[in-house]
Amino acid sequence: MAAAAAAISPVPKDDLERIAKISATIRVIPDFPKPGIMFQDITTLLLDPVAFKDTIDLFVERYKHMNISVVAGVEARGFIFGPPIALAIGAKFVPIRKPKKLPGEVISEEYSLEYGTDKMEMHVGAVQPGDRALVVDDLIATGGTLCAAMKLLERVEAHVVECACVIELAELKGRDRLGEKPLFVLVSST
Ligand SMILES: O=P(O)(O)OC[C@H]1O[C@H](OP(=O)(O)OP(=O)(O)O)[C@H](O)[C@@H]1O
Ligand SMILES: Nc1ncnc2[nH]cnc12
Repeated sequence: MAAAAAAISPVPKDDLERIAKISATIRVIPDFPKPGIMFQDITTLLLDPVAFKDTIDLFVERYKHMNISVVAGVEARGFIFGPPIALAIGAKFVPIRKPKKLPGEVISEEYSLEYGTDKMEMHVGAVQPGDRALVVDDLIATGGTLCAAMKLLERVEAHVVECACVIELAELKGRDRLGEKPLFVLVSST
């Protein structure tokens, strides 16, 4: 059950049409990876080149004039959406990865998930003090992942401008966990 995300200002009709088509391409798999989880599968979105391009375009249209200097993508699915956005807006891309994947010196943050706990790492030196950051992932559930990514960026004195996800699981209230930090999503799902 997915719906176009509500916004404070009216969403242009063309955007709503694109968002509806994007939403329709996302497959929901019950009980994956554990009983009770309704898994939002974006791999079916990727099979539709128009929906995939519209997804990237909607983010690019929002961020191209926000003076973003770094797009930070969260492993693994933030690596799908982050790099094309970074290229289109002229920002560097920085991967935020699961432990022991990055070869250089790292800083790390632990976080809790809808189904488990994990840790994320970022290369020291990839982000500079004063960088204006956009954090990109496919989905926000409890918000733990985005909070940990923001903490990593703020520890190196970057300014996190916004977090951007394709999907929000609104019932889990991850948005509240982000506090004052803005979150932009295309599709809100219950
Ligand atoms: O808002 P949260 O409760 O923190 O959950 C959201 C995170 O969960 C999923 O990743 P997952 O940890 O399953 O890793 P994967 O992308 O490597 O499969 C998703 O892609 C987000 O990164
Ligand atoms: N329900 C869900 N679907 C896809 N990815 C997720 N990450 C956390 N919860 C998820």
